[in-house]
Amino acid sequence: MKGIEFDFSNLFEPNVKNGIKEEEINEKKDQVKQIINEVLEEKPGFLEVPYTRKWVDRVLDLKSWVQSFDAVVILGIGGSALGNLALQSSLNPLNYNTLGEDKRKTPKIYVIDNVDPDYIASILDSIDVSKTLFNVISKSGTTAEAMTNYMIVRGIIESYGLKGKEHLLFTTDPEKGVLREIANEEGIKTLEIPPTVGGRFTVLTPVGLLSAVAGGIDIIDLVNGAKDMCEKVKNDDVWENPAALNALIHYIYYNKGYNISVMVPYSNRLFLLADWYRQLWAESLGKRTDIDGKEVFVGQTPVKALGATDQHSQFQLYNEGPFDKVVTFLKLENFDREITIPHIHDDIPALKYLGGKKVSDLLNTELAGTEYALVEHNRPNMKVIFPEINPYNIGQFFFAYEFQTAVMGKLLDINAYNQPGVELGKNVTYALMGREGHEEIAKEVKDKLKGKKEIKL
Ligand SMILES: O=P(O)(O)OC[C@H]1O[C@](O)(CO)[C@@H](O)[C@@H]1O
Repeated sequence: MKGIEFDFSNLFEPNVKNGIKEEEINEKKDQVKQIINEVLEEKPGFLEVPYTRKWVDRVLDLKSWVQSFDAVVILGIGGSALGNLALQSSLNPLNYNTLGEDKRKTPKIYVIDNVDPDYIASILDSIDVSKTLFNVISKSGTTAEAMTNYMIVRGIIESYGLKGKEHLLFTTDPEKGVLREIANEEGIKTLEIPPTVGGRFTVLTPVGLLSAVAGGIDIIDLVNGAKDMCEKVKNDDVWENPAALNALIHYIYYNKGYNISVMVPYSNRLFLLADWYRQLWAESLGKRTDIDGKEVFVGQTPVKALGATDQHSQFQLYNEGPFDKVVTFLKLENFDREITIPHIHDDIPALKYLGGKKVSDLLNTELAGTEYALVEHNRPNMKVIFPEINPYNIGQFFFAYEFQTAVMGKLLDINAYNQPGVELGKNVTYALMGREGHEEIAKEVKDKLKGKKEIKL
Protein backbone atom coordinates (compact mmCIF):
# COMPACT_ATOMS: atom_id res chain seq x y z
CA MET A 1 0.00 0.00 0.00
CA LYS A 2 1.33 3.45 -0.89
CA GLY A 3 1.85 5.30 2.35
CA ILE A 4 2.48 8.85 3.44
CA GLU A 5 5.55 10.67 2.23
CA PHE A 6 7.62 13.42 3.83
CA ASP A 7 8.81 16.19 1.53
CA PHE A 8 11.64 18.09 3.23
CA SER A 9 12.78 20.02 0.13
CA ASN A 10 11.78 23.52 1.25
CA LEU A 11 13.72 23.31 4.50
CA PHE A 12 17.10 23.15 2.81
CA GLU A 13 19.44 25.50 1.01
CA PRO A 14 19.35 26.40 -1.84
CA ASN A 15 15.59 25.78 -2.12
CA VAL A 16 14.97 28.18 0.71
CA LYS A 17 17.35 31.02 1.48
CA ASN A 18 18.98 30.69 4.91
CA GLY A 19 17.64 27.14 5.05
CA ILE A 20 19.67 24.41 6.67
CA LYS A 21 22.48 22.75 4.78
CA GLU A 22 22.89 19.04 4.20
CA GLU A 23 26.23 19.27 6.04
CA GLU A 24 24.38 20.32 9.18
CA ILE A 25 22.48 17.03 9.05
CA ASN A 26 25.64 15.08 8.29
CA GLU A 27 27.42 16.63 11.28
CA LYS A 28 24.73 15.17 13.57
CA LYS A 29 24.31 11.90 11.68
CA ASP A 30 26.26 9.80 14.17
CA GLN A 31 24.56 11.33 17.17
CA VAL A 32 21.15 10.63 15.64
CA LYS A 33 22.19 7.07 14.80
CA GLN A 34 23.02 6.57 18.46
CA ILE A 35 19.76 8.18 19.55
CA ILE A 36 17.68 5.94 17.28
CA ASN A 37 19.41 2.89 18.70
CA GLU A 38 18.94 4.14 22.25
CA VAL A 39 15.20 4.61 21.66
CA LEU A 40 14.98 1.12 20.17
CA GLU A 41 16.89 -0.40 23.09
CA GLU A 42 15.02 1.49 25.78
CA LYS A 43 11.72 0.43 24.17
CA PRO A 44 9.46 3.22 25.41
CA GLY A 45 5.95 1.77 25.75
CA PHE A 46 4.58 3.28 22.53
CA LEU A 47 7.11 1.35 20.46
CA GLU A 48 5.50 -1.97 21.35
CA VAL A 49 1.92 -0.87 20.74
CA PRO A 50 1.59 -1.78 17.04
CA TYR A 51 2.95 -5.26 17.80
CA THR A 52 0.62 -5.96 20.72
CA ARG A 53 -2.20 -7.84 19.09
CA LYS A 54 -4.10 -8.32 22.33
CA TRP A 55 -5.35 -4.71 22.38
CA VAL A 56 -6.84 -5.11 18.94
CA ASP A 57 -8.39 -8.48 19.81
CA ARG A 58 -9.94 -7.26 23.03
CA VAL A 59 -11.51 -4.30 21.26
CA LEU A 60 -12.76 -6.48 18.40
CA ASP A 61 -14.35 -8.80 20.97
CA LEU A 62 -16.51 -5.88 22.05
CA LYS A 63 -17.35 -4.77 18.50
CA SER A 64 -20.90 -6.12 18.19
CA TRP A 65 -21.87 -4.93 21.69
CA VAL A 66 -20.44 -1.47 21.08
CA GLN A 67 -22.01 -1.16 17.64
CA SER A 68 -25.41 -2.16 19.02
CA PHE A 69 -25.78 1.31 20.61
CA ASP A 70 -27.16 4.39 18.86
CA ALA A 71 -24.36 6.53 20.22
CA VAL A 72 -20.99 6.10 21.87
CA VAL A 73 -19.80 9.00 24.00
CA ILE A 74 -16.15 9.25 24.98
CA LEU A 75 -15.44 10.97 28.30
CA GLY A 76 -11.76 11.80 28.61
CA ILE A 77 -9.32 14.66 28.12
CA GLY A 78 -5.87 15.24 26.58
CA GLY A 79 -4.35 11.96 25.48
CA SER A 80 -7.58 10.24 26.44
CA ALA A 81 -9.58 12.26 23.89
CA LEU A 82 -7.47 13.92 21.20
CA GLY A 83 -6.59 10.69 19.37
CA ASN A 84 -10.26 9.70 19.31
CA LEU A 85 -11.20 13.06 17.84
CA ALA A 86 -8.45 12.84 15.22
CA LEU A 87 -9.46 9.31 14.24
CA GLN A 88 -13.15 10.05 13.86
CA SER A 89 -12.77 13.33 12.04
CA SER A 90 -10.18 12.01 9.60
CA LEU A 91 -11.58 8.55 8.89
CA ASN A 92 -15.30 9.21 8.98
CA PRO A 93 -17.21 11.82 7.01
CA LEU A 94 -17.25 15.24 8.68
CA ASN A 95 -21.05 15.02 8.93
CA TYR A 96 -20.94 11.42 10.23
CA ASN A 97 -23.21 12.02 13.25
CA THR A 98 -25.87 13.76 11.22
CA LEU A 99 -26.03 11.17 8.44
CA GLY A 100 -29.27 9.19 8.25
CA GLU A 101 -29.19 5.54 9.35
CA ASP A 102 -29.29 4.40 5.72
CA LYS A 103 -25.86 5.97 5.25
CA ARG A 104 -24.34 5.61 8.72
CA LYS A 105 -24.38 1.97 9.78
CA THR A 106 -22.52 2.45 13.05
CA PRO A 107 -23.25 4.50 16.20
CA LYS A 108 -22.88 8.24 16.39
CA ILE A 109 -19.65 9.15 18.14
CA TYR A 110 -19.25 12.07 20.53
CA VAL A 111 -16.26 13.13 22.59
CA ILE A 112 -16.77 15.23 25.72
CA ASP A 113 -13.32 16.54 26.61
CA ASN A 114 -14.13 19.60 28.64
CA VAL A 115 -16.09 20.59 31.71
CA ASP A 116 -17.97 23.44 30.11
CA PRO A 117 -21.62 22.95 31.12
CA ASP A 118 -22.98 24.49 27.89
CA TYR A 119 -20.90 22.07 25.87
CA ILE A 120 -21.69 18.98 27.99
CA ALA A 121 -25.39 19.78 27.96
CA SER A 122 -25.41 20.28 24.19
CA ILE A 123 -24.06 16.77 23.65
CA LEU A 124 -26.30 15.17 26.28
CA ASP A 125 -29.28 16.90 24.62
CA SER A 126 -28.42 15.15 21.34
CA ILE A 127 -28.45 11.56 22.62
CA ASP A 128 -30.91 9.02 23.94
CA VAL A 129 -29.21 7.85 27.15
CA SER A 130 -31.02 4.51 27.08
CA LYS A 131 -29.35 3.73 23.74
CA THR A 132 -25.92 5.16 24.55
CA LEU A 133 -22.63 3.66 25.66
CA PHE A 134 -20.35 5.94 27.67
CA ASN A 135 -16.68 5.06 27.36
CA VAL A 136 -14.89 6.73 30.28
CA ILE A 137 -11.20 6.98 29.46
CA SER A 138 -8.60 7.96 32.01
CA LYS A 139 -5.18 6.44 32.41
CA SER A 140 -4.77 7.75 35.94
CA GLY A 141 -8.44 7.21 36.72
CA THR A 142 -8.49 10.45 38.70
CA THR A 143 -8.45 13.36 36.22
CA ALA A 144 -11.03 15.88 37.45
CA GLU A 145 -12.55 16.60 34.03
CA ALA A 146 -13.01 12.96 33.02
CA MET A 147 -14.31 12.02 36.47
CA THR A 148 -16.76 14.94 36.53
CA ASN A 149 -18.21 13.92 33.20
CA TYR A 150 -18.37 10.31 34.37
CA MET A 151 -20.31 11.35 37.47
CA ILE A 152 -22.68 13.47 35.41
CA VAL A 153 -23.55 10.65 33.01
CA ARG A 154 -23.70 8.13 35.83
CA GLY A 155 -26.24 10.37 37.56
CA ILE A 156 -28.31 10.53 34.38
CA ILE A 157 -28.06 6.78 33.77
CA GLU A 158 -29.30 6.15 37.30
CA SER A 159 -32.03 8.77 37.09
CA TYR A 160 -33.40 6.87 34.08
CA GLY A 161 -33.44 3.68 36.15
CA LEU A 162 -30.84 2.13 33.83
CA LYS A 163 -28.05 -0.19 34.94
CA GLY A 164 -24.61 1.39 35.02
CA LYS A 165 -22.81 -1.67 33.78
CA GLU A 166 -24.98 -1.87 30.68
CA HIS A 167 -24.06 1.66 29.60
CA LEU A 168 -20.53 2.13 30.88
CA LEU A 169 -17.17 0.96 29.66
CA PHE A 170 -14.00 2.06 31.46
CA THR A 171 -10.64 2.36 29.71
CA THR A 172 -8.00 2.74 32.38
CA ASP A 173 -4.89 1.36 34.07
CA PRO A 174 -5.04 -2.45 34.54
CA GLU A 175 -4.63 -2.15 38.30
CA LYS A 176 -4.59 1.38 39.67
CA GLY A 177 -7.05 4.23 40.03
CA VAL A 178 -10.63 4.90 41.05
CA LEU A 179 -12.13 3.71 37.78
CA ARG A 180 -10.48 0.34 38.16
CA GLU A 181 -11.81 0.04 41.73
CA ILE A 182 -15.36 0.93 40.69
CA ALA A 183 -15.20 -1.48 37.76
CA ASN A 184 -13.98 -4.30 39.98
CA GLU A 185 -16.71 -3.70 42.53
CA GLU A 186 -19.53 -3.39 40.04
CA GLY A 187 -18.48 -5.69 37.23
CA ILE A 188 -18.29 -2.86 34.69
CA LYS A 189 -16.55 -3.83 31.45
CA THR A 190 -13.04 -2.46 31.08
CA LEU A 191 -10.25 -2.03 28.59
CA GLU A 192 -6.65 -1.62 29.64
CA ILE A 193 -4.31 1.28 29.01
CA PRO A 194 -0.80 -0.14 29.12
CA PRO A 195 0.93 1.50 32.12
CA THR A 196 4.14 1.87 30.12
CA VAL A 197 2.50 4.04 27.46
CA GLY A 198 2.16 7.74 28.31
CA GLY A 199 -1.32 9.20 27.78
CA ARG A 200 -0.42 11.23 24.70
CA PHE A 201 1.07 8.13 23.03
CA THR A 202 -2.03 5.94 23.55
CA VAL A 203 -4.05 6.58 20.41
CA LEU A 204 -3.29 3.11 19.01
CA THR A 205 -4.13 1.35 22.30
CA PRO A 206 -7.73 0.66 23.40
CA VAL A 207 -7.96 4.40 24.15
CA GLY A 208 -8.38 5.17 20.45
CA LEU A 209 -9.21 1.72 19.11
CA LEU A 210 -12.56 1.34 20.86
CA SER A 211 -14.16 4.47 19.43
CA ALA A 212 -12.55 3.66 16.09
CA VAL A 213 -14.26 0.26 16.03
CA ALA A 214 -17.49 1.86 17.21
CA GLY A 215 -17.29 4.21 14.24
CA GLY A 216 -16.65 1.37 11.76
CA ILE A 217 -12.95 2.17 11.23
CA ASP A 218 -10.68 -0.70 10.19
CA ILE A 219 -8.31 -0.90 13.16
CA ILE A 220 -6.23 -3.69 11.64
CA ASP A 221 -5.24 -1.38 8.78
CA LEU A 222 -4.66 1.42 11.27
CA VAL A 223 -2.28 -0.66 13.35
CA ASN A 224 -0.61 -2.10 10.24
CA GLY A 225 0.16 1.43 9.09
CA ALA A 226 1.80 2.13 12.45
CA LYS A 227 3.72 -1.14 12.31
CA ASP A 228 5.07 -0.45 8.82
CA MET A 229 6.10 3.04 9.89
CA CYS A 230 7.81 1.55 12.94
CA GLU A 231 9.83 -0.76 10.70
CA LYS A 232 10.78 2.24 8.56
CA VAL A 233 11.91 4.41 11.46
CA LYS A 234 14.04 1.64 12.92
CA ASN A 235 16.53 2.55 10.20
CA ASP A 236 19.39 4.29 11.98
CA ASP A 237 20.50 6.25 8.92
CA VAL A 238 18.93 9.66 9.37
CA TRP A 239 18.67 10.16 5.60
CA GLU A 240 16.44 7.08 5.36
CA ASN A 241 14.37 7.74 8.46
CA PRO A 242 11.65 10.41 8.01
CA ALA A 243 10.83 10.67 11.73
CA ALA A 244 14.45 11.07 12.80
CA LEU A 245 15.23 13.50 9.98
CA ASN A 246 12.15 15.54 10.85
CA ALA A 247 13.19 15.64 14.51
CA LEU A 248 16.74 16.67 13.65
CA ILE A 249 15.57 19.38 11.25
CA HIS A 250 13.21 20.79 13.88
CA TYR A 251 16.02 20.64 16.43
CA ILE A 252 18.45 22.51 14.18
CA TYR A 253 15.87 25.17 13.41
CA TYR A 254 14.90 25.40 17.08
CA ASN A 255 18.51 26.19 17.96
CA LYS A 256 18.42 28.99 15.40
CA GLY A 257 15.46 30.62 17.13
CA TYR A 258 12.64 28.87 15.25
CA ASN A 259 10.73 28.05 18.40
CA ILE A 260 7.31 27.58 16.80
CA SER A 261 6.18 24.55 14.81
CA VAL A 262 3.06 25.21 12.78
CA MET A 263 1.08 22.30 11.36
CA VAL A 264 -1.23 23.26 8.52
CA PRO A 265 -3.49 20.56 7.11
CA TYR A 266 -5.00 21.47 3.73
CA SER A 267 -7.94 19.24 4.48
CA ASN A 268 -10.68 19.71 7.07
CA ARG A 269 -10.62 15.97 7.74
CA LEU A 270 -6.93 16.08 8.62
CA PHE A 271 -7.27 19.19 10.79
CA LEU A 272 -7.62 17.42 14.13
CA LEU A 273 -4.40 15.49 13.53
CA ALA A 274 -2.80 18.84 14.23
CA ASP A 275 -4.62 19.03 17.59
CA TRP A 276 -3.32 15.59 18.51
CA TYR A 277 0.18 16.68 17.45
CA ARG A 278 -0.03 19.81 19.60
CA GLN A 279 -0.36 17.82 22.80
CA LEU A 280 2.33 15.35 21.78
CA TRP A 281 4.91 18.02 20.89
CA ALA A 282 4.03 20.43 23.72
CA GLU A 283 3.71 18.08 26.69
CA SER A 284 6.60 15.87 25.63
CA LEU A 285 9.15 18.56 24.86
CA GLY A 286 8.27 21.61 26.91
CA LYS A 287 10.51 21.01 29.92
CA ARG A 288 12.20 23.04 32.65
CA THR A 289 15.02 20.61 33.31
CA ASP A 290 17.20 18.27 31.30
CA ILE A 291 17.63 14.63 32.26
CA ASP A 292 20.32 15.57 34.79
CA GLY A 293 18.02 18.06 36.50
CA LYS A 294 19.73 21.17 35.12
CA GLU A 295 17.38 24.02 34.24
CA VAL A 296 17.12 24.36 30.47
CA PHE A 297 13.57 25.66 29.75
CA VAL A 298 13.22 24.07 26.31
CA GLY A 299 10.38 23.28 23.94
CA GLN A 300 9.05 24.29 20.55
CA THR A 301 5.52 25.70 20.61
CA PRO A 302 3.17 23.74 18.35
CA VAL A 303 0.53 25.77 16.55
CA LYS A 304 -2.21 24.62 14.20
CA ALA A 305 -3.72 26.35 11.23
CA LEU A 306 -6.07 25.22 8.47
CA GLY A 307 -5.48 25.62 4.76
CA ALA A 308 -6.88 27.44 2.86
CA THR A 309 -8.94 29.13 5.62
CA ASP A 310 -5.97 30.48 7.57
CA GLN A 311 -4.28 31.92 4.50
CA HIS A 312 -6.74 34.71 5.18
CA SER A 313 -5.88 34.93 8.86
CA GLN A 314 -2.39 33.68 9.73
CA PHE A 315 -0.18 33.74 6.67
CA GLN A 316 0.52 37.45 6.67
CA LEU A 317 2.35 36.77 9.93
CA TYR A 318 3.97 33.57 8.69
CA ASN A 319 5.32 35.27 5.56
CA GLU A 320 6.47 38.58 6.99
CA GLY A 321 6.65 38.21 10.78
CA PRO A 322 9.57 36.97 12.86
CA PHE A 323 11.76 34.16 11.56
CA ASP A 324 10.61 31.77 14.29
CA LYS A 325 8.35 29.21 12.58
CA VAL A 326 8.84 25.91 10.82
CA VAL A 327 5.69 25.15 8.83
CA THR A 328 4.49 21.59 8.13
CA PHE A 329 1.73 21.26 5.56
CA LEU A 330 -0.43 18.15 5.46
CA LYS A 331 -1.34 17.67 1.82
CA LEU A 332 -4.09 15.35 0.63
CA GLU A 333 -3.69 14.18 -2.97
CA ASN A 334 -6.98 12.41 -3.50
CA PHE A 335 -10.13 13.54 -1.75
CA ASP A 336 -13.00 11.08 -1.23
CA ARG A 337 -15.52 13.51 -2.62
CA GLU A 338 -15.17 15.91 -5.53
CA ILE A 339 -17.07 18.99 -6.54
CA THR A 340 -16.71 20.73 -9.86
CA ILE A 341 -17.30 24.45 -9.86
CA PRO A 342 -20.10 25.20 -12.29
CA HIS A 343 -19.70 27.60 -15.24
CA ILE A 344 -21.92 30.22 -13.71
CA HIS A 345 -20.24 33.51 -14.68
CA ASP A 346 -18.21 32.84 -17.82
CA ASP A 347 -18.89 36.43 -18.83
CA ILE A 348 -16.95 37.82 -15.81
CA PRO A 349 -13.18 37.36 -16.26
CA ALA A 350 -12.57 37.52 -12.47
CA LEU A 351 -14.76 34.41 -12.05
CA LYS A 352 -14.55 32.66 -15.42
CA TYR A 353 -11.26 30.91 -14.59
CA LEU A 354 -12.92 29.04 -11.72
CA GLY A 355 -15.73 27.58 -13.83
CA GLY A 356 -15.22 23.89 -14.61
CA LYS A 357 -12.35 23.47 -12.10
CA LYS A 358 -12.34 20.86 -9.35
CA VAL A 359 -12.50 22.24 -5.80
CA SER A 360 -9.69 19.89 -4.71
CA ASP A 361 -7.49 21.35 -7.48
CA LEU A 362 -8.21 24.82 -6.21
CA LEU A 363 -7.32 23.81 -2.63
CA ASN A 364 -4.07 22.10 -3.62
CA THR A 365 -3.18 24.96 -5.96
CA GLU A 366 -3.66 27.28 -3.01
CA LEU A 367 -1.29 25.07 -1.06
CA ALA A 368 1.26 25.30 -3.88
CA GLY A 369 0.82 29.08 -3.90
CA THR A 370 1.29 29.32 -0.15
CA GLU A 371 4.40 27.14 -0.25
CA TYR A 372 5.81 29.28 -3.05
CA ALA A 373 5.11 32.44 -1.07
CA LEU A 374 6.79 31.06 2.05
CA VAL A 375 9.86 30.14 0.03
CA GLU A 376 9.94 33.60 -1.57
CA HIS A 377 9.87 35.06 1.95
CA ASN A 378 12.71 32.70 2.98
CA ARG A 379 10.52 30.71 5.36
CA PRO A 380 11.26 27.01 5.94
CA ASN A 381 8.38 24.66 5.23
CA MET A 382 7.74 21.00 4.52
CA LYS A 383 4.93 18.66 3.59
CA VAL A 384 3.52 15.37 4.78
CA ILE A 385 1.73 13.99 1.73
CA PHE A 386 -1.27 11.69 2.11
CA PRO A 387 -2.06 9.91 -1.19
CA GLU A 388 -5.54 9.46 0.31
CA ILE A 389 -7.09 9.31 3.76
CA ASN A 390 -7.33 5.73 4.97
CA PRO A 391 -6.64 3.98 8.30
CA TYR A 392 -3.25 2.74 7.12
CA ASN A 393 -1.99 6.24 6.34
CA ILE A 394 -3.38 7.68 9.55
CA GLY A 395 -1.68 4.89 11.53
CA GLN A 396 1.58 5.72 9.78
CA PHE A 397 1.20 9.39 10.65
CA PHE A 398 0.58 8.74 14.35
CA PHE A 399 3.54 6.45 14.69
CA ALA A 400 5.95 8.64 12.72
CA TYR A 401 5.19 11.60 14.97
CA GLU A 402 5.46 9.53 18.15
CA PHE A 403 8.91 8.34 17.10
CA GLN A 404 9.90 11.83 15.98
CA THR A 405 8.96 13.12 19.44
CA ALA A 406 11.07 10.44 21.13
CA VAL A 407 14.09 11.40 18.99
CA MET A 408 13.52 15.13 19.57
CA GLY A 409 13.34 14.47 23.32
CA LYS A 410 16.76 12.87 23.19
CA LEU A 411 18.20 15.67 21.06
CA LEU A 412 16.94 18.17 23.65
CA ASP A 413 18.27 15.87 26.38
CA ILE A 414 15.00 15.89 28.30
CA ASN A 415 12.49 13.30 29.49
CA ALA A 416 9.82 13.26 26.77
CA TYR A 417 7.49 11.01 28.73
CA ASN A 418 6.57 13.00 31.84
CA GLN A 419 4.57 16.20 32.36
CA PRO A 420 5.53 17.64 35.76
CA GLY A 421 4.47 21.12 34.67
CA VAL A 422 0.76 20.27 34.70
CA GLU A 423 0.73 19.01 38.29
CA LEU A 424 0.63 22.33 40.14
CA GLY A 425 -2.46 23.55 38.28
CA LYS A 426 -4.19 20.21 38.91
CA ASN A 427 -3.36 20.26 42.63
CA VAL A 428 -4.54 23.82 43.07
CA THR A 429 -7.85 22.87 41.44
CA TYR A 430 -8.19 19.89 43.80
CA ALA A 431 -7.34 22.12 46.75
CA LEU A 432 -9.75 24.91 45.84
CA MET A 433 -12.52 22.40 45.12
CA GLY A 434 -12.02 20.90 48.59
CA ARG A 435 -10.46 17.54 47.77
CA GLU A 436 -9.38 15.65 50.90
CA GLY A 437 -5.66 15.71 51.58
CA HIS A 438 -5.20 19.10 49.88
CA GLU A 439 -5.99 21.34 52.88
CA GLU A 440 -2.46 22.71 53.23
CA ILE A 441 -2.09 23.73 49.61
CA ALA A 442 -5.60 25.24 49.71
CA LYS A 443 -4.53 27.47 52.60
CA GLU A 444 -1.27 28.44 50.90
CA VAL A 445 -3.03 29.33 47.65
CA LYS A 446 -5.77 31.31 49.36
CA ASP A 447 -3.21 33.29 51.39
CA LYS A 448 -1.17 34.06 48.29
CA LEU A 449 -4.23 35.11 46.32
CA LYS A 450 -5.32 37.38 49.18
CA GLY A 451 -1.99 39.23 49.11
CA LYS A 452 -2.09 39.74 45.35
CA LYS A 453 -2.22 43.29 43.99
CA GLU A 454 -5.19 43.60 41.63
CA ILE A 455 -5.09 45.59 38.41
CA LYS A 456 -8.55 45.42 36.95
CA LEU A 457 -10.03 47.94 34.52
O1 LIG B 1 -5.83 9.82 30.98
P1 LIG B 1 -5.75 10.72 32.17
O2 LIG B 1 -4.96 10.13 33.27
O3 LIG B 1 -7.12 11.13 32.62
O4 LIG B 1 -4.97 12.03 31.76
C1 LIG B 1 -5.44 12.94 30.81
C2 LIG B 1 -4.35 13.89 30.40
O5 LIG B 1 -3.90 14.64 31.51
C3 LIG B 1 -2.49 14.81 31.47
O6 LIG B 1 -1.94 13.99 32.43
C4 LIG B 1 -2.07 16.19 31.80
O7 LIG B 1 -2.54 17.12 30.92
C5 LIG B 1 -2.10 14.34 30.07
O8 LIG B 1 -0.78 13.94 29.98
C6 LIG B 1 -3.09 13.25 29.85
O9 LIG B 1 -3.20 12.90 28.50
